[in-house]
Amino acid sequence: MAPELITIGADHSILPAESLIPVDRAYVTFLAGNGDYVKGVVGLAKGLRKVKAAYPLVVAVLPDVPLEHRRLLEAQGCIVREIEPIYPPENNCEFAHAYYVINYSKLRIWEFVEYSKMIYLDGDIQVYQNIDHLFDQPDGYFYAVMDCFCEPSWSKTIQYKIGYCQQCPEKVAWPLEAGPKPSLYFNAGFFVYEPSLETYKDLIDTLKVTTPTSFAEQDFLNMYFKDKFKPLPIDYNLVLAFLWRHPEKVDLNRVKVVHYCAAGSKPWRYTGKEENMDREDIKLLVKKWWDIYNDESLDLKKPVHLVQQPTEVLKAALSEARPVKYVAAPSAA
Ligand SMILES: O=c1ccn([C@@H]2O[C@H](COP(=O)(O)OP(=O)(O)O[C@H]3O[C@H](CO)[C@H](O)[C@H](O)[C@H]3O)[C@@H](O)[C@H]2O)c(=O)[nH]1
Ligand SMILES: O[C@H]1[C@H](O)[C@@H](O)[C@H](O)[C@@H](O)[C@H]1O
Repeated sequence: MAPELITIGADHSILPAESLIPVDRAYVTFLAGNGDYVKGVVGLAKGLRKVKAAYPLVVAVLPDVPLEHRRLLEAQGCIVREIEPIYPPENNCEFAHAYYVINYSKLRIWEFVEYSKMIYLDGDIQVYQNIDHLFDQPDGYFYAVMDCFCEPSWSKTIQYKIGYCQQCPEKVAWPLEAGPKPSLYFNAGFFVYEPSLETYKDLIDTLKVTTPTSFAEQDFLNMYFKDKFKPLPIDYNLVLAFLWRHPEKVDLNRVKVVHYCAAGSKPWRYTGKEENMDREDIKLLVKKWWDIYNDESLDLKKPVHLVQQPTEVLKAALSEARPVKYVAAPSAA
């Protein structure tokens, strides 16, 4: 039998017992095209490393992601997995942004069944505090953060037109004449889920008979998981519009995950000229993102792999470790 590969730290020390981590958990993001979103994913990989995330970052890439971008991500420790695109049924839907159509391909991540639980993050997200504990939430639910309907990207919805937002339902009550109050709605840039081929198949079967709507797979996932959705606090996916739409809800010191999704807020494209972008809090968050992206000490340092039998000391340490599905591994990404 081939000897086990034992991973030790870059400084040649054996990793402590608590670094024995489940191999069936991972973070996952999505990358399409040959544009600059790859910077977002590199930043995310480094951010996860900075907060000492225990699990790797898988990047689900569409076939149009160039080889050099894939190499760049692998050099940062990402696990690059090519996926085939998924398209919604033909129809004339006007998406909030035309490119949202590619986001249906995200559904492929339910096929990653070598993992029992994953945390999905958009490439324009940064993680500022460790969130590994979310993997320990009870199974069987879909964890995400409630969205806000106050931005112009929602302008075609009844919510926006009447000024109703689920983040402040006390301001404008849902009008009885508008029918039943809509279910809670999450932003699909961040969620905790369990890959499953059965769920994947059902998602695809359901997609085939579902008319696309303006927020593409986000609307679809909201419909599909409405009964399993468990809202997380906004600190786990600070959609930037919260800063000016619901400032009373934001405490930047507590925020663990920032989602640079507002128009003009992507750090690698930031000019400060777009609406709501010339704010001190946004500038600070953009700077925080760049500080991580530019920090060379966060680049992956390759761990050394020993191809030999474990020493007696190591055997003793391993025998105390949790037995199944656990291996020593470097930290995130
Ligand atoms: O050219 C692109 C465009 C998008 N993406 C990936 O797709 C994600 C979503 O795109 P945006 O970040 O531009 O979109 P928003 O944040 O405005 O999108 C929100 O609405 C979308 C509706 O499709 C998705 O649900 C998305 O997860 C949710 O945060 C990106 O983060 C990135 O991971 C790419 O890789 N390349
Ligand atoms: O601009 C963003 C984006 O369009 C997201 O898809 C939406 O969920 C957010 O609410 C919005 O602020």
